[in-house]
Amino acid sequence: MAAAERHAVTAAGLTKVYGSGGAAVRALRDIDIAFEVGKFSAIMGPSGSGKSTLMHCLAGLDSVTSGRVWLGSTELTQLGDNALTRLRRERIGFVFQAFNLIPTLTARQNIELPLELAGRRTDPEKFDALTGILGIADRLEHRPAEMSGGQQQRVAIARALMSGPDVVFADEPTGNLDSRAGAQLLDFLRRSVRELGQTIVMVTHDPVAAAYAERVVLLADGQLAADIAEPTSERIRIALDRLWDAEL
Ligand SMILES: Nc1ncnc2c1ncn2[C@@H]1O[C@H](COP(=O)(O)OP(=O)(O)OP(=O)(O)O)[C@@H](O)[C@H]1O
Repeated sequence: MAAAERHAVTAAGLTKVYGSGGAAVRALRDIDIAFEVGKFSAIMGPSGSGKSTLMHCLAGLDSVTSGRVWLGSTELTQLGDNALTRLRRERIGFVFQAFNLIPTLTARQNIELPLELAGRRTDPEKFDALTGILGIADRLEHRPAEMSGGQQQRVAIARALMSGPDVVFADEPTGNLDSRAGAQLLDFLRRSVRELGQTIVMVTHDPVAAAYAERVVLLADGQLAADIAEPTSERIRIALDRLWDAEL
């Protein structure tokens, strides 16, 4: 499979095996998948189906056992450690369940850190627009401990989006939030796709969260089990139920 530019992330024959011999776990089995530019996609599946492993392999955070992964037209699986670190820093944004903010830095400093590490300057207009949309403009001089969980997560999102990465990978981004803060955050992710053309790939357990995406892929036992266009929480629940029935 050739990596087309309209795809932000592409994997071909992606296989990941942890351990060896009798203890080997095949976490991903020969996965072919591509995520389109400017689209909000979600990855779902039962616990242990390989969601996090897939995200980590696509983001160059984990090595693959076999197969190939591209970010745009750059093949990740060909890169050495230093080039991979640089690519992650410059072209990928991350939002994790644990917000991973640096406690000694203010919100502003946390948001600016990735750009600073990449030797780039912050675009003040973009900074103001992002922090305004996210409702954290009046929290910028606070440290993480002085903010609510929802505010910390919005700082983490601003940090991930500030550099205009080719793709944002979000792993259970609403996992630590109440339903109202979670809904606000998902709404913002959706707006950043529609209004800024951001590409987002999100791992989630929650059908309601996944329904904010424009596409949901389901994993089961390390393989693609379903691909849902225009997902609703109802459609996702039905597909998940089918998966459970097939596994029983
Ligand atoms: N570092 C590791 N060493 C050995 N096995 C691992 C490792 N990481 C994951 N696995 C195994 O690989 C499989 C897929 O795990 P993964 O964490 O990707 O699933 P998941 O769908 O994200 O699960 P969850 O929803 O519970 O987070 C599981 O069987 C898991 O036990």
